[in-house]
Amino acid sequence: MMKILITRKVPEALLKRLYELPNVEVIMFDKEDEPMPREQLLAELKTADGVFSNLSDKLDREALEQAEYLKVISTLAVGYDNIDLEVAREKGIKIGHTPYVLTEATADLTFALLLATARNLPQGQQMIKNNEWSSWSPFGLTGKQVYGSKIGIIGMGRIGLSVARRAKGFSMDVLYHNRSRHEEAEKEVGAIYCSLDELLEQSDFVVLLAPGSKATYHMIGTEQFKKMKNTAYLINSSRGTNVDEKALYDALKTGEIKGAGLDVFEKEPISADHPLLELENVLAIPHIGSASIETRQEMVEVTVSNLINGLTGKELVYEVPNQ
Ligand SMILES: NC(=O)C1=CN([C@@H]2O[C@H](COP(=O)(O)OP(=O)(O)OC[C@H]3O[C@@H](n4cnc5c(N)ncnc54)[C@H](OP(=O)(O)O)[C@@H]3O)[C@@H](O)[C@H]2O)C=CC1
Ligand SMILES: O=CC(=O)O
Repeated sequence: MMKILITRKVPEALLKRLYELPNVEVIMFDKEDEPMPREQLLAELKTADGVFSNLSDKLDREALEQAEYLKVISTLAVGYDNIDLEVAREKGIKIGHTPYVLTEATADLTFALLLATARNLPQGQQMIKNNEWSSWSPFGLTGKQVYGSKIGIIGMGRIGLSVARRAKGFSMDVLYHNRSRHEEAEKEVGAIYCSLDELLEQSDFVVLLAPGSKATYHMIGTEQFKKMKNTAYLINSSRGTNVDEKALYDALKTGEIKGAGLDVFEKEPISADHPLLELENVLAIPHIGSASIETRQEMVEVTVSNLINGLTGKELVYEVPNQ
């Protein structure tokens, strides 16, 4: 008998292929809106052969070392910074993730965040709800014009390129920074490769789409905010840990940068009394980059396939690259 652990409630209709596997016991956590408590996760992992995981499970050394039978971790996400890859490799545990299927939904959300931040949409809604809209005003709630401006994408990968395509539709100049050149982006949307400093100095919108990792931890901090234009915006839909939030707060408070649109935070969920949320020039949303119904369904499909393939000794549909 094999045991599959699903650490968050997912509609059973989408899991049919798992329930139909012979000699398999499926244990699913019964809550959709909260993570499986750590103690329970550790206890269940001890006897699990496969885990259908998600971003809020910390699959660190402590969790994985005692997972004696674990053959595959299949995570409902493209990012895998919550998983200790080194231990997984040591123990021969395969890791599956969900790239491609979430690219367009996340690019849509990133661009929506950019537009809403630049054009003060939350402030407009609040004004109406507070009954404070007295009349049309020549310069009331004016924001930065997106059309024709300059976007700088840090992390020109799958989602980065999809954001760049949207930016082209708005006649934006596209700069980007990666560790390596992305020739397809250069050819297709005329993206210009820059050093990080050049990108920060020139962009009207700095958009973060690099993965969370040791290399990207706090890659945007005090020094980087100083390099940005005072009129520029930071849009982060990658990982909260890529930005030093204390430095971001100071940069927003002192006018070093104009505003920020954030889908991700150093600690999630961000607490309602976090200083960043007191600032007028911050638009914060709760990590919903890939949250369209269609995309989440496809992500579950891929997560199930990765899990089944891992348990039956086949190649995963999308295996996390060897880092
Ligand atoms: N908000 C949300 O809900 C979602 C967030 N995400 C986040 O978006 C990230 C990107 O996803 P996706 O586009 O599919 O991933 P990709 O791997 O396709 O793209 C990531 C890009 O980041 C670049 N990169 C990696 N490390 C660095 C570094 N140290 N400095 C600069 N650039 C770097 C890579 O280029 P190179 O290797 O050349 O440096 C690569 O082009 C995910 O890892 C995840 O964290 C994804 C989906 C939803
Ligand atoms: O943040 C979401 C992901 O898929 O990674």
